Amino acid sequence: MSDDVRLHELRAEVGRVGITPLAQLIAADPARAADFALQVWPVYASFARQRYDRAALDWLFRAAAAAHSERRLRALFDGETVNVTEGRAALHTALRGDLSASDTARAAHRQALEARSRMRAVIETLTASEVTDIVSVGIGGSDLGPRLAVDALSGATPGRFRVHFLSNVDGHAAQRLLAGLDPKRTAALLISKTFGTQETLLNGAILRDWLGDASRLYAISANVERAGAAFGIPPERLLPMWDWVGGRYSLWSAVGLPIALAIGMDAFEDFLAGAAQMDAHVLETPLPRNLAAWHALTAVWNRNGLGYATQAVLAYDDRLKLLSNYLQQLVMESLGKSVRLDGSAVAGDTVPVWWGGVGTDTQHSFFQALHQGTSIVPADFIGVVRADAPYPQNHRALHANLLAQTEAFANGQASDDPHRAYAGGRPSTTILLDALTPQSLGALLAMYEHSVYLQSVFWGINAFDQFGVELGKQVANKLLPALAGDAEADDPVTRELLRKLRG
Ligand SMILES: O=P(O)(O)OC[C@H]1O[C@](O)(CO)[C@@H](O)[C@@H]1O
Repeated sequence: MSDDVRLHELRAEVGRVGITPLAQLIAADPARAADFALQVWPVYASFARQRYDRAALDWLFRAAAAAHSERRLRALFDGETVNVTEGRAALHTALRGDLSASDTARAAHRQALEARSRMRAVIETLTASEVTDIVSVGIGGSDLGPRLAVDALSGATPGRFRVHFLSNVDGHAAQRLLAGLDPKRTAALLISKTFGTQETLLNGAILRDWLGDASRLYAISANVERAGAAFGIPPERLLPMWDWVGGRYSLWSAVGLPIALAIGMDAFEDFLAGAAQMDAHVLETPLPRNLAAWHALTAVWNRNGLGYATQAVLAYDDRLKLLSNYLQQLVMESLGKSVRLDGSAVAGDTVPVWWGGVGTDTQHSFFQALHQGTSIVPADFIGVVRADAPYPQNHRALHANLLAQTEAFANGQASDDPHRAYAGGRPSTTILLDALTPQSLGALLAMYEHSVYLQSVFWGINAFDQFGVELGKQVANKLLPALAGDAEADDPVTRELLRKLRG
């Protein structure tokens, strides 16, 4: 079944069920409260408040099967060339497990194990040193994943190292960070897959000069030669990455060194094990009971069936406040495409705008619009069952708000006063982790990775390239001399703005 036929039939399914109010769908089939849910090891997900019924779900799973989703998953794990525009595999799964019998995947897994032993050696060296603080310099996939995992898993009191992140090229970020650190007790990790990223090169130079001692400078890159040459870093302080791992899928590699330094290598390997558990579920479970497939098809239903323009991720755990930042790159840099694998135009919309924040704060910022605005925004609500903070009354309040918001979004509330009426019908998925641990976070992030991939399969697009980020970089490099007054800009508006910036 081609993707345009899939989308045409999807719209017919929506025509059959899409206009039924969500509260009515639920009232007509109360068993869906239990049936539209999956428990996959530490991750529970309820789709019971999504605007589809059993027949629509059956159609969605059949459409995914017709798109050869299970075959495409096997291709991913086996290291086939799924990144067709760059002629590469996407073997982030090999970084955390060896579920594939293919030579390519097994070779990749061996390389990943070697890199992990290199990580352990670096951690042992730094642990035996006077270093107390680590500055991780990187951006995008070389920053967002490690930053999320360190924030989520570091616990209330820091471990052996305090880990800090520097991503933005704005010098204020470096100035404010370094003001509070001692160069004699700090080590820096320069993380860049290409080692050609302007922000990381400029910030790396600041750290090199500030440290004053290159012996505490490390680099993680798929281009270790360039890293070594650019900063005079010897091989023992260069850790590898590979072109068969996408940047936004790389936190499971030595890019995760900041995570391992913050929580310990054993906990980092638990993080990998959690992802590997989810991998096994996704690879081996038939689509109708497959969590990543169910999540992906719900996203397709909301995007292509119901036409929603955005998707929110609302983490009801303060330790997951960076989750939406991380998912924005994972989802939108993977699925923000408008041409199919063969270069022809897609048949319908692809990724909506993903955004989000942390509950309960967001209830006091944009929830008014979500409840009474004219745009319906489907949302993933993510909670954690076990509290690790000693304030049970706060945790009960947190859970009460999580449950209340998803119920109010779905059911709304009538009123004689139109200003106080809630339309309801706002769909949501509720995801609950048993506890926030390295394993459960690894499993959750792997689920999102596979949901992204299965959405790309449904749309027939490449989830693993990102040519759309190149133009901005090219224009910025052209404008650098103009900002120094050594050249002029071609564009008239840019020329006027340059005059302002040059003062
Ligand atoms: O790790 P690098 O090569 O510095 O790239 C950083 C980020 O920049 C991008 O290439 C573009 O945003 C991302 O895909 C990548 O994660």
